Amino acid sequence: MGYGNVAKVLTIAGSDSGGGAGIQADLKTFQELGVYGMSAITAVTAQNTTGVHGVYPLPPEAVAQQLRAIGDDLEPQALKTGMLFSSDIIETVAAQVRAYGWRRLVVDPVMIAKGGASLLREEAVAALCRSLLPLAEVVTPNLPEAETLSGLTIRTYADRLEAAERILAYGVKYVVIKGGHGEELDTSVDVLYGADTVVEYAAPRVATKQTHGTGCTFAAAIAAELGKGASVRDAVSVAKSFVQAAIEHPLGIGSGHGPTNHWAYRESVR
Ligand SMILES: Nc1ncnc2c1ncn2[C@@H]1O[C@H](COP(=O)(O)OP(=O)(O)O)[C@@H](O)[C@H]1O
Ligand SMILES: Cc1ncc(COP(=O)(O)OP(=O)(O)O)c(N)n1
Repeated sequence: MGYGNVAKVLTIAGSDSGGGAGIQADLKTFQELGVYGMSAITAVTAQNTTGVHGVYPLPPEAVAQQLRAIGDDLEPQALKTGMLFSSDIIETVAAQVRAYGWRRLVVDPVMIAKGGASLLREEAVAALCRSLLPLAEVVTPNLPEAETLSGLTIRTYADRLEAAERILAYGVKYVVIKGGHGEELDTSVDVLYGADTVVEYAAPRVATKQTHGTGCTFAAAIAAELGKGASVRDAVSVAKSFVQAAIEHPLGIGSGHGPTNHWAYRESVR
């Protein structure tokens, strides 16, 4: 069997030396969901399950050159962004996405790692909203990120809807507000909003601290499914099942917030 028609999917994100989040989580997810993974690295982090110990952004030109190398030879059917760090890197990425006409972009608006380290400068939020969200098909904020993007405090379900409407106004087609941070609930509910769409994806909340990289994994799974031609609704459904399996069957490695298990979904659908 040949693989000439395999979907090619690109991640533009930071490197996590510990392997649980960032580029490493994205490429593992792509492989598990049967797409060919490519990467453009925006920053190198020295990171493990105990936290982020160093952040080294790449020069914007290094990001641009990686994207041109991919764009000139390996057209992606879908792509996702993760840690982008600065407005310069965001503007560089947006310019290349426009230049190559890349569609099916998932923006994971990564801001702060679970341990509290900043992965996006405050000055970069405006560039994210102004330059990248209008190019995106889906944006996947967690609750604090949705608050930052919308300028609202989110307490109720109605607040989530209002925040989603404000985020959609930047020009993105769909927003998924993830519920992982709603720790008082016994389900973790992610809600997909579009112009005429509200869809809830609920799963039992797992009592674990091994959730490092859940957001990256979720967004990467959406991008993989979009790359194969899925609708946004179906892509989010697969991503929810993928991340749930990954959280329910942790690897048990590291002494802090351990990584999820990227093999678990494939093993569960066998
Ligand atoms: N303890 C948990 N149990 C079940 N699902 C979870 C848990 N924590 C996060 N998730 C899911 O993982 C994905 C990422 O969520 P979230 O933690 O909100 O994002 P981030 O990692 O960007 O902070 C979402 O699908 C969310 O519902
Ligand atoms: C390099 C890098 N990128 C993104 C993140 C954040 O990942 P996320 O999936 O939101 O997981 P936590 O950091 O919340 O565990 C990261 N840590 N590193």
